[in-house]
Amino acid sequence: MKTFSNQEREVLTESVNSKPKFPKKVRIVEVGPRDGLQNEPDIVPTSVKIDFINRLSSTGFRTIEATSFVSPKWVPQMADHTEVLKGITKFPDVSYPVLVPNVKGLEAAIEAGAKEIAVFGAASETFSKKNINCSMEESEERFRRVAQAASLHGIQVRGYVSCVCGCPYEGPVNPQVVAKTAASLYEIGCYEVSLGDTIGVGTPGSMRTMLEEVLKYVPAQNLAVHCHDTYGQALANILIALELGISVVDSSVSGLGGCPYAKGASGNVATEDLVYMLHGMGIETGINFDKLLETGQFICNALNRPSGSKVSRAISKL
Ligand SMILES: CC(C)(COP(=O)([O-])OP(=O)([O-])OC[C@H]1O[C@@H](n2cnc3c(N)ncnc32)[C@H](O)[C@@H]1OP(=O)([O-])[O-])[C@@H](O)C(=O)NCCC(=O)NCCSC(=O)C[C@@](C)(O)CC(=O)[O-]
Repeated sequence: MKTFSNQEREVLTESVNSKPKFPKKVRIVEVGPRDGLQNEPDIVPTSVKIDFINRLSSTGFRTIEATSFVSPKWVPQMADHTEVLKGITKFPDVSYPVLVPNVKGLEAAIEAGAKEIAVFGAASETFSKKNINCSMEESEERFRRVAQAASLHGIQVRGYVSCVCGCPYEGPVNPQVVAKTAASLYEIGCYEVSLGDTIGVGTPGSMRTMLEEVLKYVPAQNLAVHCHDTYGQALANILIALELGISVVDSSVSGLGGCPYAKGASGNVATEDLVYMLHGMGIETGINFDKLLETGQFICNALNRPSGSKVSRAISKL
């Protein structure tokens, strides 16, 4: 197979960089240990999760979503949250946010040493009910209480909006509802709101329309995108977000994952594919690409499955 020489790559990079629309740096939020593993049918040993996160920490990520403090009855795979968070080696320049659905989850996360949490709402009533067993309005109130309590402990709060391009139960989602949900999370104190295309149905067209609506209420520097790649649109949609000034992107090593309450949703965009695209465009990520590939291989071996990253598969055949 033909690979590009450095000189050829530079030519490609130059032509892309001549358009000044893209950010020079992107921060990648690695969600593999949480979003990637939460849907695994067999319980992944805690020691594997810890090893996975430690390897990710040494690849250059600044944010690694480590686990969820949710009900073990709802998501058994995350039941070892405390052991995972206490067991990992905390790199001083890396943040390890954990998902928290309510004050009970917050208390357990604080007890386990969390310094950053993420609350997670949705732009769809049915999804909200199925995922966190409350209405969108109730979740707003719940998250406000969580954010207030978190700030008293000096804990940073990130927010998610699910179903920003479509809902597995309700179909198309109104961008104004997405904007209102994102604005509410921003207003209660989320320093960053991650917009989740939970079932990966968005296209560059619907992504742009939705983002332009959200940007009326939340500044680009406080937004992230979280694109599942179910329909193969994730990288194209991410490019739209970058063009609109968003410079934080969630992804999952080897494209692991899915949401237990979004049947058929495949994993997030593979981090390897995202980094390949960004580096190819001359955009800095701080990620060591070789270590990233090794870490992807490590977790795929542990789960006994092929990588969901096209880039990783292509390189392994060279
Ligand atoms: C929110 C709840 C807990 C409500 O669940 P509930 O049943 O309504 O909760 P409850 O308050 O009525 O309590 C029921 C039981 O759960 C316990 N409980 C209550 N809270 C907790 C907690 N924090 N941790 C541990 N246990 C908890 C509580 O103590 C009680 O225990 P019991 O008395 O029966 O023994 C439940 O619905 C839940 O855990 N949901 C989580 C679902 C989840 O994790 N989904 C996947 C993540 S979201 C996602 O993947 C999307 C995202 C973020 O990636 C973005 C995207 O792609 O769109």
